[in-house]
Amino acid sequence: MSCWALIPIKTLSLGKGRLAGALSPAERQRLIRKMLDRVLAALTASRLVEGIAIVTPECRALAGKATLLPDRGAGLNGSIADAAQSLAAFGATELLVLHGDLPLVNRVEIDRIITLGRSTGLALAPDRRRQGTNAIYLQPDSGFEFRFGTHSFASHQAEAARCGLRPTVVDLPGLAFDVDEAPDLDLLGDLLVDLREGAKMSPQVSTQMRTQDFPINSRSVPIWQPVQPEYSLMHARD
Ligand SMILES: Nc1nc2c(ncn2[C@@H]2O[C@H](COP(=O)(O)OP(=O)(O)OP(=O)(O)O)[C@@H](O)[C@H]2O)c(=O)[nH]1
Ligand SMILES: O=C(O)[C@H](O)COP(=O)(O)O
Repeated sequence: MSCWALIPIKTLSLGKGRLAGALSPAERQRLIRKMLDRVLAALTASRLVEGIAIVTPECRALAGKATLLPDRGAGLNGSIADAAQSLAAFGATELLVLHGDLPLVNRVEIDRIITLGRSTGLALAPDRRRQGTNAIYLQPDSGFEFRFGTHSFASHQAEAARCGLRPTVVDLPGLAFDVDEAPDLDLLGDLLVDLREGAKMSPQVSTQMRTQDFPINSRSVPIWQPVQPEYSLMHARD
């Protein structure tokens, strides 16, 4: 078994456009980089991830962060599919495709989705509204095609059925918490202080982040309801 993680990142200046009303262009780019660094740290700490790749048109700006695969302009799904093919040719027998905007994800969750994915051949981690898909574990020879975009969680479930796969649905707080819109920033609480330019994290948050091991016991994590408006950082740390 050789599991590679794959993260798609689009042109940085175009990223997080939905946050344009809340953050300046410089803040948005800093946010993207900071969140990506957190995802990379979790993947690096994983015991099951063998390699980490980023498919992106920003090979120069992201140099040194991971194995960089050039985005040839095929769009989100096309770029991921191209990169998945390259990684399979390179020897990857398993892939964990995940987004770079999951600032609370940690090693325990990464290892958990891989382990669960291995049991059925496919695992889907929806966002906390169960509309989008934040991470997919798959085996590249399964024929599964990526359907990221609007309501992709439903689309990926349909795609799984087409391939004769019964996916494990993984509801874990860090995997479910992506940052797309201004209210998501409010939920970041103290962490946002670090993500915004020129500020420091509070020592409490900083310590927790450094450990990369939030006290989340995968056996006791809550099974989330379709919508969790009361979601909070504190909830994620329970
Ligand atoms: N390599 C690559 N990554 C992409 C592409 N489109 C989107 N992404 C990445 O996929 C993830 C989800 O994409 P989006 O929701 O379109 O972008 P976003 O930056 O998260 O947010 P918005 O700009 O507000 O839509 C982000 O991490 C993007 O950087 C693409 O064409 N190529
Ligand atoms: O399929 C999805 O969930 C989206 O393409 C992911 O992007 P978003 O969570 O940044 O909207």
